[in-house]
Amino acid sequence: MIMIAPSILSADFTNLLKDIRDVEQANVNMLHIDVMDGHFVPNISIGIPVIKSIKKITELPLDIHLMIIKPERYIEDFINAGGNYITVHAEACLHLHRVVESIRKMGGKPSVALNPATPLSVLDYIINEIDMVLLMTVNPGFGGQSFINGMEKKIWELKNKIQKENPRVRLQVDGGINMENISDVVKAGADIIVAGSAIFESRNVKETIYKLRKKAEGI
Ligand SMILES: O=C(CO)[C@H](O)[C@H](O)COP(=O)(O)O
Ligand SMILES: [Fe+2]
Repeated sequence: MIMIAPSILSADFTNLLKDIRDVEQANVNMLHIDVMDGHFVPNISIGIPVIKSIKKITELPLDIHLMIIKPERYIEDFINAGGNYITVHAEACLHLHRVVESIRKMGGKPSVALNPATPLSVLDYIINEIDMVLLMTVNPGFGGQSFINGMEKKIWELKNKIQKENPRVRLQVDGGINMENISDVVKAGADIIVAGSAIFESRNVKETIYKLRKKAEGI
């Protein structure tokens, strides 16, 4: 089954409750929350207080994408705030294995993100310890960017690696996914689709999610 994870980065922050109710009614599988520190990426987004508030109003699993340097400083806080999947960037961790281990110990589902130019080999000695890989298909930092050409090949290569080395790992893709390319990324092997602008900037959020799911499932 293909999972859909709306990225609230493109939601209306003055009307977040409404946007969350809309995506819940469209049966999405998790909420993707982008945390940016202005150092790892050239943008600042939202943090722990907002996640705590979201946790109080939804049962959806919270998928926390940490685009922050040295995420080990805040793992406990993000788990206590209600994070379920905790994704750290391989490029942002000096001791990736230790960070993943601490996410697991604290009760989170550890996940590792890779920037578009980062080779899949960084996963070689960590793939057995994680629940998900987040493959960036844009350079992280902003919503609404275009999917980078050639990333389908990387998705396909990652899918093969996962099947060989740890088939329990989920493959999440994030960045520039829309109605036009969702079936290609699913064909290449993606299991979890993050979409921000394609969902929240559309005229009808619920209808867009239904259509994305139909395309993803080839119906
Ligand atoms: O991590 C991200 C940006 O760094 C976002 O999750 C991603 O860009 C989603 O937005 P869109 O679907 O509009 O590209
Ligand atoms: Fe993200």
